Amino acid sequence: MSKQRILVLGAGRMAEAIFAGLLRTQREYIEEIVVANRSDKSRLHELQEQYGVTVTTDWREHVRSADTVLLAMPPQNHRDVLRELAPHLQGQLVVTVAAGIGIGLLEDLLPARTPVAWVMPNTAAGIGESISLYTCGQHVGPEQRDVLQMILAGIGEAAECTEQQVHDLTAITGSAPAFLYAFAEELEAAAQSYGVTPATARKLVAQMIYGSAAMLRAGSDPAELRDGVTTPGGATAAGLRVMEERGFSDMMQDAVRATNARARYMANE
Ligand SMILES: NC(=O)C1=CN([C@@H]2O[C@H](COP(=O)(O)OP(=O)(O)OC[C@H]3O[C@@H](n4cnc5c(N)ncnc54)[C@H](OP(=O)(O)O)[C@@H]3O)[C@@H](O)[C@H]2O)C=CC1
Ligand SMILES: O=C(O)[C@@H]1CCC=N1
Repeated sequence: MSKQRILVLGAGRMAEAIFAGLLRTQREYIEEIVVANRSDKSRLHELQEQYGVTVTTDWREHVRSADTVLLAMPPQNHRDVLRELAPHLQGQLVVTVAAGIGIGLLEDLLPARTPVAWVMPNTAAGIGESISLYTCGQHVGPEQRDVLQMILAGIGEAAECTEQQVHDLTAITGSAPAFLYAFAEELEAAAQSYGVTPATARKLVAQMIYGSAAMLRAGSDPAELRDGVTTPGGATAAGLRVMEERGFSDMMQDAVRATNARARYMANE
């Protein structure tokens, strides 16, 4: 694969997580990363200083020299940007990470035969630990697949899905880190309420999650793992009972549905 010039449209949290991951693990495949936004020049300056990326508020002049264009900006802005991008493209791979967007919109608004892909990563991309869902358009050939695999491998693990699955699983892999962090915040608050310092509370909760995730990742079934913690007639059962009485299962399923519905809605705004 030739060294890649990647033009990133969007300079927010997800853009940074992705190019930080790439620069950490795939530098040998990267010729240049150009990062663009519309207005926040101090953010661009910060990114340039920290990562040595090229920055611009006028991305149009960088499209022709780019091999891949990565859209990491809000779904609501995609239609306008895709229309503006279209006349500048000459067969470059176009990838979006935006929630709710889908392959259809990319193929409809970009020139015929443009290779496109939709990736749903999460912020752990920045430390090479994302689980990214992805799906490819009909014109993605072996060369573009190699580039996509390089990008995906640079930010963690990946699973190829249908377009419908990326829509349905956005909540599970893209957004659920926020659900987990909300859970962590509550546990840290509880620990601190018993007089533990914030630093200790963080350490206790982070290691508990890390160890639990490691057991899950080793292939154990979550119901069995839960059972292993729940001594019959013991303490954990009392806590789980409160969670169920307060509707934990329904709440989680509703949160997933609301997330996916909002993603679809934003993409059509
Ligand atoms: N954060 C996450 O965990 C995840 C996010 N995503 C997706 O990533 C995308 C970005 O999310 P996130 O990083 O959180 O958002 P942020 O708000 O952090 O960043 C959005 C960025 O897009 C820029 N931007 C907006 N419009 C344009 C435009 N027309 N041209 C160029 N740049 C533009 C903004 O800068 P300015 O206003 O200066 O132009 C800003 O830098 C979204 O589509 C989201 O669905 C996907 C998976 C996970
Ligand atoms: O909150 C959002 O819209 C994005 C999509 C997935 C994670 N963050």
